[in-house]
Amino acid sequence: MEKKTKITGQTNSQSSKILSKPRIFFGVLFSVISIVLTFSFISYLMKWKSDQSQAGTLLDKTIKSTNVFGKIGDWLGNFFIFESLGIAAFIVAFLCLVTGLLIMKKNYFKPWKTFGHSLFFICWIPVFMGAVTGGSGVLSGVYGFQIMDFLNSIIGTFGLWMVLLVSIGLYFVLEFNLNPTNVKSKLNDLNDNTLGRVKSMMPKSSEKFEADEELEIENEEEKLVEKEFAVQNTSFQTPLNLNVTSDIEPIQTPNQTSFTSAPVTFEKPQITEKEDNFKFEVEIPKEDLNEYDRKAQDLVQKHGEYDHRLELAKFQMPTIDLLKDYGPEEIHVNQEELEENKNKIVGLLKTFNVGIAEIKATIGPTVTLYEIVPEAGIRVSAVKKLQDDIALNLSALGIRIIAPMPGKGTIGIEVPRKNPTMVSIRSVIASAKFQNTDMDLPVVFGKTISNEVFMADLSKMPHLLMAGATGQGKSVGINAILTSLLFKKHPSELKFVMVDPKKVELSLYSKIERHYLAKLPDGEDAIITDTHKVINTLNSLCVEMDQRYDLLKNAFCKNIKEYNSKFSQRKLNPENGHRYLPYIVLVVDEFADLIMTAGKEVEQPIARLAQLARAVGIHLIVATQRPSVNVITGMIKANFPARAAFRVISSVDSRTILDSPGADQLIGKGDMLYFNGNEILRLQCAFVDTPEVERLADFIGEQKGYASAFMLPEYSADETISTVGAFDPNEKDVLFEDAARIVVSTQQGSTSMLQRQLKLGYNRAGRIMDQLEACGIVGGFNGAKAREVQISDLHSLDNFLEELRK
Ligand SMILES: Nc1ncnc2c1ncn2[C@@H]1O[C@H](COP(=O)(O)OP(=O)(O)OP(=O)(O)O)[C@@H](O)[C@H]1O
Repeated sequence: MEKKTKITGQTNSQSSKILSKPRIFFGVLFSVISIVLTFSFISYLMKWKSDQSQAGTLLDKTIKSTNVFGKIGDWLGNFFIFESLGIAAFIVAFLCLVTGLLIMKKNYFKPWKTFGHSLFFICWIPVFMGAVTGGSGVLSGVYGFQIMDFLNSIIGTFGLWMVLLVSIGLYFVLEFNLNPTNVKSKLNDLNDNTLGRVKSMMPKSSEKFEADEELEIENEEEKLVEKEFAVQNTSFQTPLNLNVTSDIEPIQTPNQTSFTSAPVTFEKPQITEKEDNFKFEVEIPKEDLNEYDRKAQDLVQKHGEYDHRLELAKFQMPTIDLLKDYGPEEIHVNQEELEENKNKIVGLLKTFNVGIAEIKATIGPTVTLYEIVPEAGIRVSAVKKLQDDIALNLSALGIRIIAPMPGKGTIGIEVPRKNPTMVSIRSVIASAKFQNTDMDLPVVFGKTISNEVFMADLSKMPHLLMAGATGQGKSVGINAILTSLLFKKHPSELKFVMVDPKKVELSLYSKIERHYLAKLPDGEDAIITDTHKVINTLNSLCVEMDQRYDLLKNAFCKNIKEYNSKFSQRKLNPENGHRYLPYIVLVVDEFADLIMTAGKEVEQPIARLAQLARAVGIHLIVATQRPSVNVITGMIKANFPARAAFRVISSVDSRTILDSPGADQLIGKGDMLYFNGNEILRLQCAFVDTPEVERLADFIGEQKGYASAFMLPEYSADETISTVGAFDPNEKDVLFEDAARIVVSTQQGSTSMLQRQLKLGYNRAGRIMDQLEACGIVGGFNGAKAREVQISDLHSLDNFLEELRK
C-alpha cells in the first residue's frame, strides 16, 4: 500500500503539468504558424523575384504561385522578408515556436532571455545585411535598408560599421561576461553553452509529452490494482477456507520490480543546463592525516592499494556450468494430496474438539506447511499434544508441529510431500540472492519451506555444528557449504583446514591443496586423516590465532576485515610482520571419531578456537554422526551458536544438537533443521553430487596455484613443555643477546615482537623469551599484556650480559 501511496503522490505532483484544452490548441497553433512561416520564408528566398510579383494577386485564380504555401506563402515572405526584416524574419518564426512551446509548458527556453536576444538580432541583422549588400536583394528587407541608409547619411560608412561592430561586441561582452582574465575559460563555457543549449533544445528520448506521462501514470495505477488483485488471488479459498500459496519462483519477483521501478519514471534530474555566469566549485576538506597515514597515502598513490589477488591474478573463479543442470525446479501442486491432508488434519482435530477458524498451505520443495488458526479459546498445547496422532493419521514420516509459529499467531503442521522436488546446488548458486550477496563468507544451504534460497554468513555464525545419522545428507551438506565458499572466494582470501577421519569424504579436495588448503609445515597430506596428527594441527591453529591477535592488537584493529583493509591501504608495514590474513575454515567431518581417539586433547583447542577465533577470521565447521553428550559437550555447544541438524536417530540426539526435538522427525535426503541461535528453520539442503565436486576441484586444481599449501605455524607437542627454570648459559639461543637488546631497548617483553624483529618462528621466539625470563631480564608471563622488562637501559644490560658470560 505504501507503494500505492507513493504513486498517488507522484500523480498529484504531476497534475500541475496536465494541459488544458485551450493550451494544447494555442500551443499547437503557434507551432504550426512557426512551421508555415519557416517554409514560406525558405521558399520565398529561393524564388523571391517571381513570388514578389504575385504578392498582390491573392484572389486572382489565373495566377499560379511557386511558393510551397502558395499565395499565402508569397504574401508572408513578401511582407516579413522583403518589406520588413529580411532574413531576420526567421527569428519571428522561431519566436512563434518558442511561444507555442511555452504555452504547452515546455520550458526548453527561458522566455525573457530568448525574447530579449531575439529582439536584439531582429534590430541588428537587417541593418548589418543592409550594410553588407548595400540594399540590393532581400536579405536586409526594406526596414534594414532604410535604417542603414539613414545611418550612412549621418555618420558615414565607417561610422555605420563602427556602430554595428561595437553593438555586436558589447552584446557578447555583456552576455558572456568577457574580460581579459577569463576570456579563455569563457570561450570554453561559450562552447559548452552552445552545445548544452542545442542538446536541451532537442527533446530527450526519455522525455515524452505530458499526455504520455499521464497515460503512464494511469497505466501504473491500473497495473498496481491488477497486482493487488493478483496477490489476493494467489491464495484461493476452498470450501473449508484453505488458502494455498506456492512461491514457485522466489527469485523472480516481477511485482516488486515494477513497484519499485514505477516512481523512478517520474523523477527527472532538475538542473542540467548552465545558465548562470558563475562557476560552481566543490572543495572537499582534506583530512588532517598523521605521519603514518600520509606515508600510506603516498605509497597508495605510488603503487596503488595492495592487491592480495596479484600472485594469482589470472585465477578464474569457477563457473556455473561445472554444476549439473537438473532442469527447472518447478513445484507441481498436487491438489488431491493437499485436499486429502487438509481433510485429515481438520477431521482429526475435530475429533479431539479442536475447532479451526482458518487453514492455509505453503508448498515447499520437500514439505507442505499447513498453518492453522484455531478457534478462539483453543489452547496451543492441546494441538501440540496431538503431534503423534496427526502423524499416525497422515501415516507419514517427518510431521513436525510448530506451536505457535514464531511471529505469526498460527500453528504450523509440516507434512512431507509425496513427490518432493530436488534442490540442485546449481539452482541456488545461480540465484540472484547468492550472486549478489555481500556477505563475507556466504554459505548457501538450500531452500526454505516457502521455496526461497536460504543463505547464511559463516563469518557471522561464527562456527557451525552439524549432526545427522549416517546417510541423511550430512556429507552432501558439507559439500554444499564448501562449494558455495569456493564459488565466492579467491584462493588468497580463504583457506581450509580439512580433517577427515573417514578418509574418503573430503579426499576430492586434495586437488586444490595449493590453492585453498592449509597445513602444518611438516604435514605430508593437507587433508588430515590421522586423528593423532589433528592435535598438532588444532594447536597450530591456536598459535595462528594468537599470532593474528597480536597482529590485530599492533594494528589497532578489532577484526580481520578492518585489519585487511588497513593492510590493503598500505597502512601496515610487512617488515613488522604484518601480512594479508586469509579466512581459515576448519572442517571436521567426523568429530565423534576424533573425540573417541584423542579425547580431551582435541576438545580443548577446539573449544579455545570456538571461543576466540571469530574476530581473527578462523571459523569452524564440525560435523558428527553421533550427537551424544559426551561428543558434543556443554563447552563445545556453548561456543557453536549455529547448528544444522539432518535426520538423527532419536529425539535425545535432536535435543543434544538443537536443544529441542524435531530432527528425529525429518525425512532424510537433505531435509534439515537450521538453528541460528534464535529460531529453528526447516530447509531442504541443496544436492551436490560427487562428480560435480570433482569437476569443481579439477577446474581449480588445473589452474596455477601457490608454490605450496598455506603454511600454518609450526607446532610440536614436546616444545610446549616450558623451559623456564634454572638458566643454563651454555644452552642459551645464539640470538639470546640480540633478543635481550631488542626487549630492553623497546621495553617490551613481547614474543611476537621478537618473532617479527628477528624473523623467527613462534616456538623459537617463545623459547628465547623463556630464557630471558629465566635469567631475569623479563618478568613472568602476564596474560594478554607484554612481560615486564626488568632492566631499564642498554648500558645496564651490557653489564648484566658480561656477568652472565663469566
Ligand atoms: N540434499 C539432498 N537432496 C537429495 N538427496 C540427498 C541430499 N542429501 C543427501 N541425499 C541422498 O542421501 C544420500 C546420502 O547422503 P550423504 O552421503 O550426504 O549422507 P551422510 O549423512 O554423509 O552419510 P554418512 O555419514 O554415512 O557419510 C546421498 O547419496 C543422496 O542420494
